[in-house]
Amino acid sequence: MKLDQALQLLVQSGHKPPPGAPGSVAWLQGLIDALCDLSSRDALTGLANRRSFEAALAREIDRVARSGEPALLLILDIDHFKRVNDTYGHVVGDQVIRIVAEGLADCVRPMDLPARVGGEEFAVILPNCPPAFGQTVAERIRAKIESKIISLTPTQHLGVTVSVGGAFAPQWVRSSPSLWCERADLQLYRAKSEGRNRTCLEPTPVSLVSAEEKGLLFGNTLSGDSE
Ligand SMILES: Nc1nc2c(ncn2[C@@H]2O[C@H](COP(=O)(O)OP(=O)(O)OP(=O)(O)O)[C@@H](O)[C@H]2O)c(=O)[nH]1
Repeated sequence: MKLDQALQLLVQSGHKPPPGAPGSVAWLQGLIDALCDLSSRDALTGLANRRSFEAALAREIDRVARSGEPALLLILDIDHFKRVNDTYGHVVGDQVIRIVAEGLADCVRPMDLPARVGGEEFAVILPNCPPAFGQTVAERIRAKIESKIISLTPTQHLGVTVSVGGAFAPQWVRSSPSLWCERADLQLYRAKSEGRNRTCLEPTPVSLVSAEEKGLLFGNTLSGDSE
């Protein structure tokens, strides 16, 4: 990509041009930083996109395995979102996605990473989140989004809800991003099937270790282990 095209891309996406004289080291560094920021964010909501979420998830798993600190992954999905699109159209659907993203970002600490990971699906990585606090934070997010009123016209208002699933990373154990996501997804599925607009977290902070995680921890020697 040519420099002037990169600059145009930044300005079109709402970034300020880099500081310093065009072509200077400071200007080029500013351009690179801004392009990196752009490539890590979801264009509709400004949250982290799937790529940066996956990178952060892998880093967090390493950190938990080294430090033993608890970390929670929440996955959120807007309830009956297809109905919103079908009833009000995609422009309103996009507006709803943006409002849910704002609600989510408002509820988490600066160290947490909220991301848009799919069309109407979001995730949050919460490092150093004590198990006793998990349900509270998930419930706070759910209630915040439920409380939002989206004004379509001065007389027409819309509310949406989310279902939330959550799982803690297994402490002191090397897991994988996909296994962690699967656990949180399973809980999201439970929240949907139990009626939506609710939060379901794995009942205990995971001390159970799956066969696949044992493989990651001990290598292939235990892969045939039936324990
Ligand atoms: N407006 C808009 N719609 C999207 C976007 N991405 C995905 N969708 C729509 O999101 C809807 C998701 O619908 P489903 O997966 O059936 O789920 P749902 O209607 O939310 O139902 P439950 O999840 O079971 O509560 C589909 O209609 C997609 O077209 C987007 O970026 N913008």
